[in-house]
Amino acid sequence: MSVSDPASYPDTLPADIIDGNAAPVTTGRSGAPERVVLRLARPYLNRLLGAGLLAAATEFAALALMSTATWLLMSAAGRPPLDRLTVAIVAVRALAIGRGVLRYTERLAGHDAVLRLVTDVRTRVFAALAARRDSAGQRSGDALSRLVSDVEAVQDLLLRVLVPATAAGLVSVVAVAATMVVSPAAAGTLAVGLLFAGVALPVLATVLTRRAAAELAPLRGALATDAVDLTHGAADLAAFGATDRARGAATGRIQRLARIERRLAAAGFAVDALGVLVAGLTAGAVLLVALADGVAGVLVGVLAVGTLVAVEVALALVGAARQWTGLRAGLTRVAALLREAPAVTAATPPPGPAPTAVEIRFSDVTVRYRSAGPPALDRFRLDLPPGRRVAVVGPSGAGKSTLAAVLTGSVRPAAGRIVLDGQDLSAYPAELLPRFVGGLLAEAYVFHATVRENLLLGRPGAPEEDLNAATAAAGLARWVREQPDGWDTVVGEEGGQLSGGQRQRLALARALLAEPAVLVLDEPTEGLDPVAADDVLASVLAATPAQRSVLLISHRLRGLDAVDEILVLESGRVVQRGRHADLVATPGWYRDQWQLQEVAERGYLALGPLP
Ligand SMILES: Nc1ncnc2c1ncn2[C@@H]1O[C@H](COP(=O)(O)OP(=O)(O)OP(=O)(O)O)[C@@H](O)[C@H]1O
Repeated sequence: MSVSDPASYPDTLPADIIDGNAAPVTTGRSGAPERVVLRLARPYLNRLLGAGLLAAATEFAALALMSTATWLLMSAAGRPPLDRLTVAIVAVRALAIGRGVLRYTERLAGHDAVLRLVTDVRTRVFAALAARRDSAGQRSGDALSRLVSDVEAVQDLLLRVLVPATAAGLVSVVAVAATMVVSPAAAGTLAVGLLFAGVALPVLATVLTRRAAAELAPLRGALATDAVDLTHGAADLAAFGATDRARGAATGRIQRLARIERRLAAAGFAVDALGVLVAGLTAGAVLLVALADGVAGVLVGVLAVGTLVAVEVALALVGAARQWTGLRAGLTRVAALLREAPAVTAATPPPGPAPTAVEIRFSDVTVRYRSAGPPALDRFRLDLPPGRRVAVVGPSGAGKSTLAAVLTGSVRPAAGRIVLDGQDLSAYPAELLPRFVGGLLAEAYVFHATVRENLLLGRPGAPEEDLNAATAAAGLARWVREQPDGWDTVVGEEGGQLSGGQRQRLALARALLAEPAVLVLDEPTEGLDPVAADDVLASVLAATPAQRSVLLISHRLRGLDAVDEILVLESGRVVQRGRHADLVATPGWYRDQWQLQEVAERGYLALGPLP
C-alpha cells in the first residue's frame, strides 16, 4: 500500500503554525534559476564580493608579475646599473609571493561563503523532497541526484562561474586602461582581442554545448535511479530473469552519457584551441601596432607578454560559460525544489507530557491524487473522540491507507477539514503532530540498527519496562529474550535479518511505545498467521490505554468485535458503518467478506500441524 501527496498538495505549509515561532522563508516563485538560487546568497553577499575582489587581485598580480619580469629581463639585457633594477626585482619577488597568498585567501573566502550557502540550499532541497514524502513519480535515485549533484551546481555556479567571471572582467578593464597609458592604438587592439576571448568565444562555447548539456542532468538522475533499482531490486530482477534487460537499459544510458560527454569534450577542445589562437594573434597584433605607434622596445615586449596573460585571464570566461551551460539543468531542478520548499521552521514541540486524549473530527474530507482522477477519499466524515476505537475495512484500493495518510499529515485533503482539538490539522507543525497522531503506517521501515534503537525511535529515552510492555503486546518479547544479544540484536538493513512477521511485530512495538493520543494502525497483523494475528490484535487493543483512541485499518475482520465502530469504505466512500454484530447480520461487503474469511480460516485451522 502506498500513499503520497496528491496533486492538490499546497506549495507551502501554512504560516499560522500554532506556536507561531516559525517564519516562512520566501524563496521566490518566479525568475531564472540563477536568480532563485542567488536570492539565498544574500546573507553571504559581502563574503562573496570579497572572494571576487581577491580573485581579481590574484589575476592582476599574475599579470603584473609577468609584465614586470619581462621588463626586468629585457632591461637587464642592456646592462644598466643595478640600482635601476632594484625596484623591479623587489616587485617581482613581492608579486610572486603575493599571488600565492592572494590565491589561498581567495579560495578560503570563496569556499567559506559558498559552503555556507550550499548548506542552506541543501537543507531547503531536503525539506522540499521530504515534504513531497513519497509523492507519485518521485524516485529515490533521482531525489539523491538532486540532493547531491544538482546542489553542487549551485557551488560551481559561484566558484567556477561568477567569481572567475568577475575577476576576468575586472582584470580586462585594468589591462586595457594600463595599455592606454603607453599606446591608445595598442589598447584598442587589446580590447578587440579581449572581446573575442571574453565574449565571442564564451558565446560560441555556450551555443556548442547547450543542447548536450541540457540532456546531462536528467540523464545522470536516471542513472542514479538505475543504480537504486539494480541494487534494491536485484533479487526480484534475478527471480524474473530480468537482470540483463535492466542492466542493458542502464548500460544504454551510460553509453549515451559517455557519447554526450565526448561530444562536449570535443567541442571544448576546439574552443580552447581557438582561444590559444586568439591569444597569439592578439599579442602579435598588439606588438605590431605598438611598434607602429613608436613605443620603445622594452615596453613593446612588456605589452606583448602582458597581452598574452590578459587574454588568458579573459579566456577563463570560456570555461565559466561552459560550466554555466552544464550547470543550468541542475540549477533549474534545484530552483524548482526551492520554489516549493516549505518554510524551514524552528518549531520544537513544547515541553511537558505528550497529550493523552484528543478529539478528531473529519468533515467531508476529499482527497485526490490526480486533479482529474476519481477521489481516493470522498466526503469522508468521522468523529473520533478520546478513547473511541474505530476500524476501517474495505476492498483493495478503497482508500484505507489514504485515510491513515491524511490523519498523520502526509497527505493534504483537496476539500473538507480535519480538526484536532479545535485546530485544523494543517496548523500543527510536522514536528508536533506525531505527539498527537501516530502509529504503524503501511510498509513501516525498520532501520539497520539494534532492536532497542529501532524501538526508541518511537519514544527516545523510554525505560526498559516500557520496551518490555510494547514488545510483549506485539508478541516479540520472547524472541528478544532468546537472542544472545537481547535488545542489542542488530536487525540488518531494512530488518533483513528478521522474518517478515518479526519485522512487523518490531514496527508495531515501536508504534505502541510512541503512545500517541490517536493510535493509527495500518494492517498491524499483516504477515502473521491467523492465530498469531488474533493474539496480537487482542493484546495491542488491551495494551492501549482507555483514553487513547485507535483507528485500525485491516483486511482481516476477525477481532473487530472489540472495536466501537466499523466503517466499510468502497471507492473512497463509507458504504456501511456499525458494530461487527450488526454488519454480519446485514447483507453487503462486510457480511460477504466475513463469511469468505471464516471459511478460509476454518480450512486453514482444520489442517492442523503436519505429522
Ligand atoms: N501515490 C499515489 N498516487 C496516485 N494514486 C494513489 C497513490 N496512492 C494511492 N493511490 C490511489 O488511491 C486509491 C486508494 O489507495 P489506498 O492505498 O488508500 O487504498 P487501500 O484501501 O489502502 O488499498 P489496499 O487495501 O490495497 O492497501 C487507489 O485507487 C490508489 O490507486
